[in-house]
Amino acid sequence: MKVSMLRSVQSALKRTSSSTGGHILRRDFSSESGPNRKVAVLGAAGGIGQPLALLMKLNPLVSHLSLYDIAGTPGVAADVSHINTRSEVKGYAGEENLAEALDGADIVIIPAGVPRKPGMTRDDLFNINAGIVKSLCTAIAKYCPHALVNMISNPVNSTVPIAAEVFKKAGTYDEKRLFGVTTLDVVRAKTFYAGKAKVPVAGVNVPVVGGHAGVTILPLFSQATPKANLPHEEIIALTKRTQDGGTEVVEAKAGKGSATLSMAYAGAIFADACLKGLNGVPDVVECSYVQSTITELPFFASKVRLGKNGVEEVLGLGALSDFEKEGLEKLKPELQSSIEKGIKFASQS
Ligand SMILES: NC(=O)c1ccc[n+]([C@@H]2O[C@H](COP(=O)([O-])OP(=O)(O)OC[C@H]3O[C@@H](n4cnc5c(N)ncnc54)[C@H](O)[C@@H]3O)[C@@H](O)[C@H]2O)c1
Ligand SMILES: O=C(O)C[C@H](O)C(=O)O
Repeated sequence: MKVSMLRSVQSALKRTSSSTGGHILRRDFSSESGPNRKVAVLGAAGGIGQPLALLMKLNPLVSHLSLYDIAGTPGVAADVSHINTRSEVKGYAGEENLAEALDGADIVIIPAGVPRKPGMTRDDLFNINAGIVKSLCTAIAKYCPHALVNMISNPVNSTVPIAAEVFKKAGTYDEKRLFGVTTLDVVRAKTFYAGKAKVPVAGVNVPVVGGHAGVTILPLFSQATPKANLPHEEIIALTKRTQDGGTEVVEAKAGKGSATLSMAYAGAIFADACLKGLNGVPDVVECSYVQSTITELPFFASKVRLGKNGVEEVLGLGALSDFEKEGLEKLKPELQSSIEKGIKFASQS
């Protein structure tokens, strides 16, 4: 990629603010300051993994980029390693190389596993992905127990509780270091809201809470900024579109997988926020599915303040509209049962 092209990607990314108003990749691509940070991507040869590897290679906060998959990673690593940015890239293929891939990682991003086809729910992926996540988390507990884990593999509502149980069994669990990546829901809510409200998307913020599947995805448009006073029917439609955003992509791809490019973008935003938190940047806030006490559910997505040890503070829900209060009560049984399913799987297998 030419420098001029890199600069135009950079300025496009600069225009997109996170919920904190910070910017992904807002630094100069050639900047090499900051502490060494190793980021490992597990599932790096996949539909999400490849563009995510590219975006992490563009992030100057990363000094070492470790790309792991069961196959195909040497090619992906050779490809992105030619990009003239800070990080040194290594590709690892096959389980025998997983230890080295993880060794010393500060952040492990997991998009490993199968995606949906039309007609499937995320929970239909459980049987395959639960085992993949369990074995990868067993290795994380062994080789980089202090890493921040960014879980992308679906069903996130269950894979995060699985990871927690694996880490508990290994004696390495730290609830501050485990995150379900729900950033794509926020990215979608911002995009859809900006379209309806007819405001520039770069200045939009919308918290999304709950979980990451269907009705468990609860965008809080009553807290969206800038305020737009949209009619209630439009809020209902926006909520439904955000909840069905993944399905919209699955259907459009017609059997060729689910969201990959927008997910890579969302994953890169969330990893960037984690890196900034680790590096001591103040007031970094993103929504994420984490261990939580803000409702009666043990895991819940809400705004989270990130810091040097991962989660610094799980922020409350704030004032909800009656429609959102109703949505919150509706999502609880499904989210509770997905959490229990994950815990049961991890404790029995
Ligand atoms: N959290 C979210 O918002 C979100 C968004 C989109 C997709 N997803 C999920 O992300 C996952 C990946 O989606 P994708 O489109 O990239 O799928 P994909 O099939 O294109 O890629 C998955 C990759 O995982 C690899 N893999 C499988 N088992 C592995 C293992 N044991 N160790 C390492 N790598 C392994 C595969 O070889 C493949 O390269 C799916 O479960 C999907 O549902 C989540
Ligand atoms: O919908 C899916 O299966 C993938 C992902 O969870 C998404 O929200 O796009």
